[in-house]
Amino acid sequence: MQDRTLAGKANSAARECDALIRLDRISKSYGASEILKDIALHVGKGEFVSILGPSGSGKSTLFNIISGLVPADEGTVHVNGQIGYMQQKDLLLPWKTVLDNIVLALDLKGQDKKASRAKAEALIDRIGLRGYERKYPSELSGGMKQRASFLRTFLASGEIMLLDEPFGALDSITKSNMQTWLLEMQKALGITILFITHDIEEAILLSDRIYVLSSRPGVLKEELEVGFNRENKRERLVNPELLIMKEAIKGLL
Ligand SMILES: Nc1ncnc2c1ncn2[C@@H]1O[C@H](COP(=O)(O)OP(=O)(O)OP(=O)(O)O)[C@@H](O)[C@H]1O
Repeated sequence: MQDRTLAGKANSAARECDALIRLDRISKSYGASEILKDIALHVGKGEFVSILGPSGSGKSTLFNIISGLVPADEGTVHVNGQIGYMQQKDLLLPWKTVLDNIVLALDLKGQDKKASRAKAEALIDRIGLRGYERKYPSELSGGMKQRASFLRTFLASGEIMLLDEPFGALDSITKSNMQTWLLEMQKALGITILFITHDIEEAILLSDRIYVLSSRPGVLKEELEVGFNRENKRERLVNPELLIMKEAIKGLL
């Protein structure tokens, strides 16, 4: 565990040079409550990086800081590219069709409506929503809503996606299918993902690297390089070294 962590740090330091997101010494308090303290992290182009921490450890606050919604009290945020932020709730408007929801951000930016719809249509098959374009969010399953929300975020942003517990509300079978789907999407669309979860197994299954955040205040306790075949979830699930990593992370939280 220790060896892999150190090796991981060496590799990740090499990648830090071409990071798309880099945070340095970020701290944030709300009143007397210290929420985040001295957070430093980076995400390289094409990486899948997870922030794993218990409820209330400041994960969403960190995303709000990265996306510029909330200012940090101290520290610096460097983002090299366009960020899309998909929050925990799907935030689809119930009175708009799936397609209109997907292109909403582009419409709000004043982009050509026909071109925006053509862009969305071109990716509808890939996200598995063909046949549902004219339906309303209430007619979709939880997983479908998340896929529509994902495409909306992707079209509005492009290369860097912040995903805040996107599968937290899904049942375990749908969640597992969505995890496989997300890895396929990342590969197909060539995106960089920073992902929030409090599910240790999910972080191990999906990530190239994991930052473990403790609470009160949120400080980074460990950076772990997962370093196993990420394409093969089944292999990851039974890999004894990953089971050891899972236990070690439990000890950190
Ligand atoms: N605008 C705010 N004003 C005051 N306190 C806030 C504000 N936003 C967040 N907090 C507090 O900061 C702490 C961290 O919240 P945050 O939502 O970032 O945690 P989290 O790790 O994402 O939690 P969860 O996993 O439950 O979503 C919580 O105690 C929360 O009450």
